[in-house]
Amino acid sequence: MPFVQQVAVGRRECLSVFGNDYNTPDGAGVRDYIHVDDLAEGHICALKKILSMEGGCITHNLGSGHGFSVLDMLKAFEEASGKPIPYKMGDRRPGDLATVIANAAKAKADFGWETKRGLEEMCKSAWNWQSKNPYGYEDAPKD
Ligand SMILES: O=c1ccn([C@@H]2O[C@H](COP(=O)(O)OP(=O)(O)O[C@H]3O[C@H](CO)[C@@H](O)[C@H](O)[C@H]3O)[C@@H](O)[C@H]2O)c(=O)[nH]1
Repeated sequence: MPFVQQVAVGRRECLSVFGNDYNTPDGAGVRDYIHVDDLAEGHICALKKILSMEGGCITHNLGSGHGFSVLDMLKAFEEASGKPIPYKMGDRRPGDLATVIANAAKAKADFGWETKRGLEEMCKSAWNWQSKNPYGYEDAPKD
C-alpha cells in the first residue's frame, strides 16, 4: 500500500507488481488488508482482555478474513484517489506466499472484535492522509 500511495501522489513512476503467476484469481499475490483504525480498535480490545486476566498469555490474529490481490488494491486506490496508478509486472519476490489471510475468529469469540471497514474506506482514508502528507512524517526534499 505505501508504494501504491507514493505512485498516486507522484513520488514514484509506477508500481512493480511482484509476480503474476501465483495460483490466485488474477495471478497476483493476495493479502488480508486491514484499515489502521480497525487494527487500533483490535489492540484496544486485546489490552482490555489482558487487563481482565490474572496473568498468562493469549494470542490472537487480527484481520478481515478476506483477501484482495495487489491488482484489486491498485484499482480500488485509483477509484479512491481519482489518479491513475501505472504498474509493471515483475518477478515474484523471494519468500512471498501466494495468499495470506487471517482467521480472526478467536478475537471475535474472546472480545467481540471484527473489522468494520472495507477496501473502499481503507483506500479513501489512506488517500486522505497521503494527499495531505505526500512525504509522510518526513520533510519534502529541498530541491
Ligand atoms: O512494491 C511492491 C510491494 C509489495 N507487493 C506485493 O504486495 C503484497 C503485500 O506486500 P507487503 O506489504 O510487503 O506485505 P507482505 O508480503 O504480506 O509481508 C508483510 O507481512 C508479513 C506477515 O505479517 C511479514 O512477515 C512481512 O515482514 C511484511 O512485509 C504482496 O503480495 C507483495 O508481493 C508488490 O507487488 N509490489
